[in-house]
Amino acid sequence: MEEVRATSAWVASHSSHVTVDSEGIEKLVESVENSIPKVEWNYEGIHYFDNGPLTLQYLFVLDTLNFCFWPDKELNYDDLASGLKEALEKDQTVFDADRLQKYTGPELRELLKWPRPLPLEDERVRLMHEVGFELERSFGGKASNIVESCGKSAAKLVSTIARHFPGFRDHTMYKGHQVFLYKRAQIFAADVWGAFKGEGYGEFSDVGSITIFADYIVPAVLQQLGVLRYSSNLDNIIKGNKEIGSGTEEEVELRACSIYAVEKMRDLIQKRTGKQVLSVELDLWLWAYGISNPSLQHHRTLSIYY
Ligand SMILES: Nc1nc2c(c(CN[C@H]3C=C[C@H](O)[C@@H]3O)cn2[C@@H]2O[C@H](COP(=O)(O)O)[C@@H](O)[C@H]2O)c(=O)[nH]1
Repeated sequence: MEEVRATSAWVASHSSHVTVDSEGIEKLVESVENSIPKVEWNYEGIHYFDNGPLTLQYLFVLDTLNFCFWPDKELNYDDLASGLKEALEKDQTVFDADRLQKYTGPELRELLKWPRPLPLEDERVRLMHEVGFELERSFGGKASNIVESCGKSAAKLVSTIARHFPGFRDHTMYKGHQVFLYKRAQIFAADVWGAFKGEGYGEFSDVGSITIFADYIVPAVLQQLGVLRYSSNLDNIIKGNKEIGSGTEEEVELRACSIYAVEKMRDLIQKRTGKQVLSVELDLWLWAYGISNPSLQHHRTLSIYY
């Protein structure tokens, strides 16, 4: 994940529309350093868990589809997580690699019990096929084999997923530089770590190498907390709910500056308190805070990455 960290820092230092406010970081860290809110993974109780390999199959399918909920005002991440959970509880073969390769849009909707077409439904179905095909071709059909092949390294897990599954290659060009964000690949590693509580399949010697997951909730939270500042033009676009194109400077800056800012927070917490805090833990706190504030306005980009 060094490339995520390094390229996000590069964006932050060349940024035109988003500023990381060091004073804002200091104030926020000062207010939370002695009691960083601890949020339990699956605090919502919406995820499937059976302590075995089927949980990994579930999490991998979940993070294959873990993007772009906002175009449907009523659809949330929770609907995806709990819909897939219920489907798996009813039929343990729903995420078998051969079945993943055959789903149609209407079948996916039926699986999730969603009454209308999903946002970016064709892409969701295409990605399920891609995942089913590559799982079968290289991993005996099982997501657990991906995890087992990574020798307890989260960084290796992320790079293995990015190498094998094109849909997880969350990267872009920014001012002539390639920038890596790897949101869904990293969140899969974090979900495995969280679900298994850092043990068994979830034991990673380098969980600290994971950065936050640059989605559309965390940037909005960081802006609200005074850590990010937007240009007035960008502020108007977000407040006006106007779409921001995928790969535009604005979009890349929102995501990369969020990663960079949380890394800075983490460094400062360590410097001031001597305590090591993980970016995954900061992410879960910030994300849960954002989700509990539905009035928070976030940027709107049609993307398969987040
Ligand atoms: N940074 C970050 N982004 C996250 C998550 C999660 C869920 N993680 C689960 C794992 C354990 C916990 O118990 C969580 O339930 C989803 N998202 C993103 O949010 C957006 C959905 O928003 P809305 O449209 O309002 O549902 C969408 O981009 C989605 O990809 C996270 O943890 N961190």
